Amino acid sequence: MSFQFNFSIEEKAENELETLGDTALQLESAQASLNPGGSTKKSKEISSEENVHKESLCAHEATPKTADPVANCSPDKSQVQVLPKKRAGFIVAKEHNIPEDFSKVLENKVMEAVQGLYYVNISVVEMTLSNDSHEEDIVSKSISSHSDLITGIYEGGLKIWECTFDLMDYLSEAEMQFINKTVLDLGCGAGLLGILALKRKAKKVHFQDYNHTVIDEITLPNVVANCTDGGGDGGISEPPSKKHKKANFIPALMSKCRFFSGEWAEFSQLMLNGNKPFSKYDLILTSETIYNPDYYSALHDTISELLDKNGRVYLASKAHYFGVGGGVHIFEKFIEERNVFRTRTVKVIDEGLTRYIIEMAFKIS
Ligand SMILES: C[S@@+](CC[C@H](N)C(=O)[O-])C[C@H]1O[C@@H](n2cnc3c(N)ncnc32)[C@H](O)[C@@H]1O
Repeated sequence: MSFQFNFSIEEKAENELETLGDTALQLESAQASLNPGGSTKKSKEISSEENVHKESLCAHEATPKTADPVANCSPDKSQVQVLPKKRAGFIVAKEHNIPEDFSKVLENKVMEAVQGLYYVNISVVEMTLSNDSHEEDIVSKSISSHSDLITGIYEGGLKIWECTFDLMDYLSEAEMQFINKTVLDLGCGAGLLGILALKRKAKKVHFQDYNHTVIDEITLPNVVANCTDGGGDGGISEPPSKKHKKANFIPALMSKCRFFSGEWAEFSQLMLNGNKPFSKYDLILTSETIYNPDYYSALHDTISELLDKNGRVYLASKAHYFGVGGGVHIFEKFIEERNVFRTRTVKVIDEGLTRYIIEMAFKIS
């Protein structure tokens, strides 16, 4: 099922949209490669930091579950990229205001549906944003570098990555209780995990992504599209339309949400030292966020600062991220060395490249 809002861009776009199938994820191939630094002027500008080394990344974005991860991961010379050893840390955290007129958020968006949830069609966002000289400009940078991750600049949130669906499945199978819980969708991208929590009656849901473009163009529209009347857990709800903008929306659901962009350490500082009261999270849901070991320290500290002492983290990840070097085992080793959290594997998805769901809790709890 797909539907669109005030969509009036080029004919080409319309033609392409006609090819989109019902309720199927129509995102591009599951390949992702890191920023190709070195050889072009543009990429040299991006890879302003040293320690450049050659590697490739294989991380799957949202694909139908039948996609063969091994095939998608097969070594391909064109995927060999120069990876800048650049740390995230340049993006200051900020809270995004929720617009009063929700329909504006959905303007020019085309929605698809998967597993009972709506999400914006990324190809259309790319078409509408790629020619804009947008402040962050991650869409055109991502397109021009053929890359779903540009370290320190764009961290992949425009796409839905496949472990999101693993974690959604796990939360359903485990009958995870969200009622009265405060939930953080950390590194949210499309925000489907947070939306699931919201629809299952979480008390509050916060969404965090590195890039503010992702929050404005992807996360917020997705949350709005899923927050209509009857938008409980009873399957997919009627999508909002412009004429319904004030009457049919449930601002109550939106008022449970807050949206943040910025780097993790900055984000936790904003939450802890900001001027709004903050209660620690009962649940932190996070998918495909441990691909880069350079970020582990910030990720670990953010979780330890923001998680309630009895809280739980559910983290979904591939066993290994080729090229970037992160993955479940190296992350667990890091966690063990820090000696703050205990981890437990709660689900293994053994399809080609193995994927895991890990539960984390404070050792002292
Ligand atoms: C590969 S994307 C995954 C998006 C989404 N969770 C999914 O599964 O579709 C990784 C996400 O982690 C977040 N992220 C990665 N490194 C980060 C950092 N150092 N600081 C803040 N956010 C970061 C980005 O927001 C990005 O959306």
